[in-house]
Amino acid sequence: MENIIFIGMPAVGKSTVGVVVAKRLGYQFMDTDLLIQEEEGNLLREIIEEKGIVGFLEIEDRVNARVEVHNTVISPGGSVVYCENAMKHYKEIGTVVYLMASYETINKRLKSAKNRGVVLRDGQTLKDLYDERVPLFERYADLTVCEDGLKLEDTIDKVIEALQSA
Ligand SMILES: Nc1ncnc2c1ncn2[C@@H]1O[C@H](COP(=O)(O)OP(=O)(O)OP(=O)(O)O)[C@@H](O)[C@H]1O
Ligand SMILES: O=C(O)C1=C[C@@H](O)[C@@H](O)[C@H](O)C1
Ligand SMILES: [Mg+2]
Repeated sequence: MENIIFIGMPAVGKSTVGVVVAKRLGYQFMDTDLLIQEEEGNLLREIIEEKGIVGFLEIEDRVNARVEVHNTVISPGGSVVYCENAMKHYKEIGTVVYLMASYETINKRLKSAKNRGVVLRDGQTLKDLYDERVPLFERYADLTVCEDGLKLEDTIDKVIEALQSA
């Protein structure tokens, strides 16, 4: 396995699960949200406030499409599936894992979507966002792991099993 790239809704656990999966496999870990913040010198929600959604997605696409790593678990932000160049690149450099959870699970976890810096257009509800993104996650996924009803540790085990039997 060259690299493992997690996609999925915000708060599904791409970063939390990703770092532990990396540790268990002896891989490096990269959270590209942190790369974006470092390059821009601002928090994600500040970038979205200042540059708007289109501006943020341009930055997200550029930063993710430039990632050159080996044996690394990569956890991008949930909105990376809107970034065509980035997703084309990720399909070339690794296995894309869709970490899936029901709308109800995501809704419970995302207490304040705006503070977290979610790419939510004016008037768009979290349910609208969920329904818009699911087909994109399904289009790009090499593997799908459903975490509904699982504890964090069980989700991590399930991801590793899915990767090993792929
Ligand atoms: N079964 C589970 N699997 C994954 N995360 C869980 C689970 N149960 C609870 N959590 C919690 O859900 C949160 C997931 O947040 P995390 O920042 O990892 O999401 P993310 O997918 O990286 O989001 P973003 O797209 O905003 O980067 C954490 O607080 C984690 O502890
Ligand atoms: O799912 C989203 O819309 C986002 C999630 C964050 O991780 C960031 O990537 C960004 O703030 C957008
Ligand atoms: Mg994350």
